[in-house]
Amino acid sequence: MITKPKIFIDGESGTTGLQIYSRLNQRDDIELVSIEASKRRDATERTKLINAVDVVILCLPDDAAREAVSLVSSTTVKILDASSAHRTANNWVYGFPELNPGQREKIASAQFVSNPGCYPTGFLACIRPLIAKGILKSNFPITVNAVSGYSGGGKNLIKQYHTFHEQEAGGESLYPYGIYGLQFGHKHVKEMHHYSELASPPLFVPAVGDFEQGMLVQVPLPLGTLDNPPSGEVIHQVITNYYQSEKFVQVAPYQDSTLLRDGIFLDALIMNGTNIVQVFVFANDTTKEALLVARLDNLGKGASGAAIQNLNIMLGFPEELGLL
Ligand SMILES: NC(=O)C1=CN([C@@H]2O[C@H](COP(=O)(O)OP(=O)(O)OC[C@H]3O[C@@H](n4cnc5c(N)ncnc54)[C@H](OP(=O)(O)O)[C@@H]3O)[C@@H](O)[C@H]2O)C=CC1
Ligand SMILES: CC(=O)N[C@@H](CCC(=O)OP(=O)(O)O)C(=O)O
Repeated sequence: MITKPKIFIDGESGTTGLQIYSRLNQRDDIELVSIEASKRRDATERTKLINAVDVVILCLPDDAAREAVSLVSSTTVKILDASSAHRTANNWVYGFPELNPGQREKIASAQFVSNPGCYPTGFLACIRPLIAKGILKSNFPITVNAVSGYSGGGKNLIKQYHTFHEQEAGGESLYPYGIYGLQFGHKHVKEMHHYSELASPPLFVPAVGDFEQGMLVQVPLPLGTLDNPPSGEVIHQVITNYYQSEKFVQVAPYQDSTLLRDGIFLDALIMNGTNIVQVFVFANDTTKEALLVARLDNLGKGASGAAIQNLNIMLGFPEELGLL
């Protein structure tokens, strides 16, 4: 009899945990191990489970994720952390297989893997090829604007929006669209800076909109500040080549207005339910402006989809299992 790898999702009842659970629950090539509901926060029970399975997926707030890692004594259990607690930590591998050549091999052999944040996934998908290939120097000043569906804020923000929708059916939304992170230093900036290999942290302004899932991450490039600015087509070609053999990072045709709703709007929701991050390049060579945009499902490639992809790599399974 073939032994199936045992997987324990710590935080199974949260937004990310539930999504991962429902994706894995349909598979017969793994065995899901659950904790009794009343013992979800019982350190003794969690320690037992954490050290008895093949992979633990942490879907907990950062402090609880750190605590869970402190309970690991087995040298064979693999840990995949969906929180932001270990994304730039030593001895952890960043779970973005498409980031650099060799990254998926690092994920495959690591004991500790950190799932990327949703905003950094979009940002890095856009910017990393240009830095890696020398199209932009690492000291180019970068800004990032992004909008997320409210599920990015977990159970609390979802509840606030849902309560409001119930009470005000048909009325004005609580927060139709709001920018935040206005003290700067959002928790994702550190991983954006670290893995882009930019000299300075990007200036990041996130926003949340009144839709449950979906995300756009925009990286404007004021190319007129460069002596010899690259054309939009060159930027597009470099990014296309970088991801040419990737399934889950897809570069849209250059300036294709048929991909815009009514030829005008780039819709944030189109990638929902997929594990794909789409990268767009828009540019005007005369005014020397370019805009990179990533479109993804914040709960897909931005969270649970990426977690399943990493889990497959960590187990030596085909990377796309359960994702296509
Ligand atoms: N929502 C998103 O888009 C994304 C979230 N993440 C990250 O995933 C992690 C979980 O987020 P999300 O699913 O949104 O959060 P939720 O608030 O929806 O869920 C958190 C889960 O953690 C459990 N939990 C909280 N504290 C403890 C504790 N001390 N011990 C054991 N369990 C605990 C909760 O249990 P209970 O149900 O009992 O309260 C709940 O199941 C976070 O680190 C978040 O930053 C990552 C990517 C995207
Ligand atoms: C809309 C919203 O509130 N989004 C969350 C990010 C969601 C996410 O990806 O968080 P992780 O770092 O855990 O991956 C925020 O800005 O804090």
